[in-house]
This record gives sequence, C-alpha cells and structure tokens, in this order.
Amino acid sequence: MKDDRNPCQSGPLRVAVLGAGEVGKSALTVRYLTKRFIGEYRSDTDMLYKCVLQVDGTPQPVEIMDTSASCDESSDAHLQWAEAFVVVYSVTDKESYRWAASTIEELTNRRSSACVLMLGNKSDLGHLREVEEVEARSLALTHAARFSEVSTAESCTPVAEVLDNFLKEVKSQRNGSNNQNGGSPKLRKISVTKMLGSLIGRSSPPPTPMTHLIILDKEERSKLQPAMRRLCRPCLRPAHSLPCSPHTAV
Ligand SMILES: Nc1nc2c(ncn2[C@@H]2O[C@H](COP(=O)(O)OP(=O)(O)OP(=O)(O)O)[C@@H](O)[C@H]2O)c(=O)[nH]1
Repeated sequence: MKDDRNPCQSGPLRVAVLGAGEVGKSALTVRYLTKRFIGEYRSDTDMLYKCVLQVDGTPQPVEIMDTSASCDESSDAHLQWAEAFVVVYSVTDKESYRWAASTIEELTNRRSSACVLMLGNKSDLGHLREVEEVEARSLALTHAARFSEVSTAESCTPVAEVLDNFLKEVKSQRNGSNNQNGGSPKLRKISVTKMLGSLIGRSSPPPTPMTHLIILDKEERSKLQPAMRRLCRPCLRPAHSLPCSPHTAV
C-alpha cells in the first residue's frame, strides 16, 4: 500500500541511513558528524543522532537514524519515521547492492516524494569491487534518487559534501512543499526568525556543533512517533563506546 505522507513538515529534518550489514552506515554517519573515521561500532541497535547543522547557511535541527542491519523488524518504522533516506551499499559486496536496490524500489512505491540518496561506500577497495558505478548510477537515476560513490575510510571532505548537499535538498524540498500547502512568505519568515531566536538567542554567537546520541532502547522508542514503537527488539547497553568528544550519551 502506498504511504506517501511526509511525517514531519516542521521540526527537525529526519534522515534514516539504511543498508545491509557491514556496508559502513555507522562509519559514514559518524564521519559526517564528527569528521572522524572509527573502525568498529556496536551493530546491534539503531542509533539516533540529534544535532543542529548548518544547512544552506542556517542552523537546522537534524535527526539522523543510523539503523542497524541486525534489527530486522524495523524497516517499516524507518520508512514512516524519516522524510529522507540515505541508502548505503558497499561496492565490494554485490549482495548489499541488491539490498539497496530493493530498498530504493520500496521507497519509490511507498514514499515516492521522499528525497533518496544512494551511496556506494568503500570505493577505496577498488581491487575487491563487485558493483560497477555505472550500473548503480543508472539504477538511482531510474528511481530519481541522488547517487555518489564515497570512501568513508579514506577522506572526510567528499562525504561531507555529498551529505551537505543532500540535506540542503531535503530542506529545500520541505520548504517547497510547505509553500504549496499555503504558507505565505511572511509567515515563513517569522517562523525562521523564531527558530533562530530559540536556537541561538538574539545576541548570542552561532552555536558550536553539538551532537546528542540516543541509543534507542524500548523506552526511548516509545517516546518517538507511534510508528517507531515497532522498532527492533530492545538491546540497550549502559554506555556508548564512541570515543568522540562531541557525543553525549543520554
Ligand atoms: N575499507 C573501508 N572500510 C570501511 C569503510 N567504511 C566502513 N568500513 C569498515 O566496514 C566495517 C563495517 O562498518 P560499519 O560502519 O560498522 O557498518 P554498518 O553498515 O553500520 O554495519 P551494521 O551495524 O552491521 O549494520 C567496519 O570494519 C568499518 O571500519 C570504507 O569506506 N572503506
């Protein structure tokens, strides 16, 4: 059944990072948010990052859900929770590409107006390549998704560029659809001013980047939208092991 509603026309931009196991979803998310590459991550639960990022030159609350491939009951909830999707595969793993392809097809059917970015990760491992760039790019094009190949391990800048541009597009699509829903330019201006005021105060300097990490246990999930209640089985651990200083486990 087609479910094309956008769950969040205001509030934080919600982005779900989807993909098969071991393709580098966590590495990519953390690389983007902290500029660091960390080799190993816990992989048994979804991670929700809440942060304020500069999107198109202004501070924008963003929530990024780094989904866990081992939480196999969650995909339906992710599809409803997010307004934009980053679908990751590894260029060294054909199976992960098939997974990505079928996910993109599902997004086309169920969330046809959502912004989708298809990312082929691990491009540094050219000698192990199983997925040709041209094939993946053409699949993305067929589904009107953005496409890029990156190496999260090798370099931060291309990852940052591609995700910055994607968020810019998500934001502009949201603003566009809000306009179509009758929001006048004047009202939008007021709400942006209010948002900036509450984020940084009238005379405060711009906010320093700060990211809150929420490891989604049963209780946290129940605080999110109803759709999130069907997320993966509870797997809370007392502390998060990322050694990055901007992260705060809550
Ligand atoms: N060579 C290379 N290795 C990478 C790259 N990105 C991630 N990795 C490695 O790939 C492995 C899996 O990375 P994760 O970020 O844990 O992958 P994931 O998709 O979050 O995995 P799950 O949690 O199982 O869903 C780790 O050993 C990473 O160090 C990359 O660009 N190049």
